[in-house]
Amino acid sequence: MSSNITWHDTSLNADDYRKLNGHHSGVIWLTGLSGSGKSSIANRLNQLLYEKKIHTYLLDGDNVRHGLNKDLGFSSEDRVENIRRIGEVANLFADSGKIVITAFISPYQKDRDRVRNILPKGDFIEVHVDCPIEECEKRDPKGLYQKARNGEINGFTGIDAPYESPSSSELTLHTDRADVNECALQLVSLLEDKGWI
Ligand SMILES: Nc1ncnc2c1ncn2[C@@H]1O[C@H](COP(=O)(O)OS(=O)(=O)O)[C@@H](OP(=O)(O)O)[C@H]1O
Ligand SMILES: Nc1ncnc2c1ncn2[C@@H]1O[C@H](COP(=O)(O)OP(=O)(O)O)[C@@H](O)[C@H]1O
Repeated sequence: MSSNITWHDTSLNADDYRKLNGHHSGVIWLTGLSGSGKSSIANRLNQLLYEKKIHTYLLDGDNVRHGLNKDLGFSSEDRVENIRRIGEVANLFADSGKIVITAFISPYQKDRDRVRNILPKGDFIEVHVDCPIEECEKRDPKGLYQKARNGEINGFTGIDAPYESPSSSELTLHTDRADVNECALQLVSLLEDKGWI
C-alpha cells in the first residue's frame, strides 16, 4: 500500500448531483442464495425506476465477475474481496448521484456491514431476498445446484459453503410467496417511504 497518496476534494459532490437529478442517491443491496431471485428483482426494480426517470446503476454478480472481478473465485477470501471491491464501486456510483442496485450473494454479514459503513449513514439499504433453499434448488435456473449435488462444484453457497442471513436488514422479500413484480414494487414503496424518490 502506498503512503504517497493524497485525497483530492472535488468542487461538486453527491448533494449537487442529487439536486440535478431530483432524487436521493444510495445503495440498495440485495443479498440471498443463488436462485433466490436477486437478479430478477434487481432488473425489474431497475426498469420501474427508469420509467420514473430515476438515475440508477445495476451491479450484478455474474456480470461483475466477467470483468472487474474476473481474477476472483469462490473461496471465502475471494468472496470477501469480491464484496469489498463491489462496495467501493457502489459507493462511487452513489456519490455520482445514482441509486445503485446490487445483486450479489454476499454471504457474510461482516462484509455487508463493511459496505454499509463506507457509505454515508442512511444511504445503504440491505434487502434479504429470502427463499427456502429447497425452492432455490427446485428453480435451479442455471443448473448449478445439480452440479453442486453431483460434486462438480465445491463450496457452493447453501450446500457446502455458508450463507449468513441478515441480522437487521431494512426489508425481507419472501420470493416463495410474492412474484417478481410484487417484490420490486415493495422496494419502490420503501424508496418512496424513505424519501429517496
Ligand atoms: N461456488 C459457488 N457458490 C455460489 N455461487 C456460485 C458458485 N460458483 C458459481 N457461482 C455463480 O456465481 C454467482 C454468485 O456470485 P457472487 O459474486 O454473487 O457471489 S459472492 O457474493 O461472492 O458469494 C451465482 O449467481 P446467482 O445465482 O445469481 O447468485 C452463481 O451463478
Ligand atoms: N418472487 C420472485 N422473485 C424473484 N425471482 C422469482 C420469484 N418467483 C420466482 N422467481 C424465479 O426464480 C428464479 C430466480 O433466478 P435469479 O433471479 O437469477 O436469482 P439469483 O440472482 O438470486 O440467483 C428466476 O427464474 C425467477 O423467475
